[in-house]
Amino acid sequence: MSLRWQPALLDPTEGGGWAVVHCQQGFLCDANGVLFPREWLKRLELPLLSEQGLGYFDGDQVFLMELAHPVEVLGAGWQGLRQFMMQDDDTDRFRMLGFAAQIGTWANHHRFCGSCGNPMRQHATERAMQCESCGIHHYPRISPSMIVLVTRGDELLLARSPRFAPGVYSTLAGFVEPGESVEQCVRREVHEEVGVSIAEPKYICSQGWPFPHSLMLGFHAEYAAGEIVMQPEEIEDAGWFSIHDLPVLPAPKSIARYLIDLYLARRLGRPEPVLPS
Ligand SMILES: NC(=O)C1=CN([C@@H]2O[C@H](COP(=O)(O)OP(=O)(O)OC[C@H]3O[C@@H](n4cnc5c(N)ncnc54)[C@H](O)[C@@H]3O)[C@@H](O)[C@H]2O)C=CC1
Ligand SMILES: [Mg+2]
Ligand SMILES: [Zn+2]
Repeated sequence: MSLRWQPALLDPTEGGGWAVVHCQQGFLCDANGVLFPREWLKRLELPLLSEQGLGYFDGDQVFLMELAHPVEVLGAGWQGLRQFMMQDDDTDRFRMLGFAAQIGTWANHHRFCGSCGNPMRQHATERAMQCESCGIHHYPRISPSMIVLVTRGDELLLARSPRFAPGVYSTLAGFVEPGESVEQCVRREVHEEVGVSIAEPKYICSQGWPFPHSLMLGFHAEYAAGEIVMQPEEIEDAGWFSIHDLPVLPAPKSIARYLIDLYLARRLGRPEPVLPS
């Protein structure tokens, strides 16, 4: 595994280094990319909400400037995280930006204590926000989510959410609820979204997914019983697709696509794909 990007806790009160600039709309970028000299950025008087030390890219210190709203910077523009994922062959840069987006959103959402309402500040030795008054800690939010490919021999159960790009069908996904195991979540979500029951789900692998803060836990599961009944709102269309006649599939770097490609490879005796890390 490449080590170009290494997360680390850096002290944002120290000067120097590079910075990425993030707000809800994405990252600031120009012809040189997303890393800007930090001291130069400081002279722009940006609407700063939070400054965080992120880690090292190619051995250089990288900080994050989280802004309240996008601003115009001469020669630069704003680009969303998904676009970086689509266009980046540089997976290290995408990993850095995914991390930065999650830290920036978390820092933005934890400026004040949810318990007593007083300001929060960065903890000196941990990646945490701490309340100045009651001392409560908040760590970056990660939401465990399951994703599962349900199969029946040469058929795949794929579905469309109204949020998907036109024509795309994918595996089923959903957030783990408090108190349930991931396996229970797989059974519950499959039943809620398409109404079928499955045999014991088999864990395959995981993927950090910064849209907005999911940890995807990927499974394969064989169909057991039931007819497809779609969940209104969540599922726009669902069906069984032959492995020889598939619809438009999700983006190649997603675990959804990996779970499909892996099943096809095993079924058709082809070399197994590799999930980008
Ligand atoms: N990497 C990949 O290949 C894929 C990743 N995903 C991700 O999986 C996650 C879950 O998939 P969905 O089908 O959207 O989830 P879902 O089936 O649980 O339903 C989404 C709904 O859950 C609610 N929700 C939002 N955030 C939540 C949270 N943190 N905890 C509990 N409920 C929440 C909202 O009402 C939202 O509309 C999403 O983050 C999505 O981006 C989904 C498909 C492919
Ligand atoms: Mg879902
Ligand atoms: Zn407090």
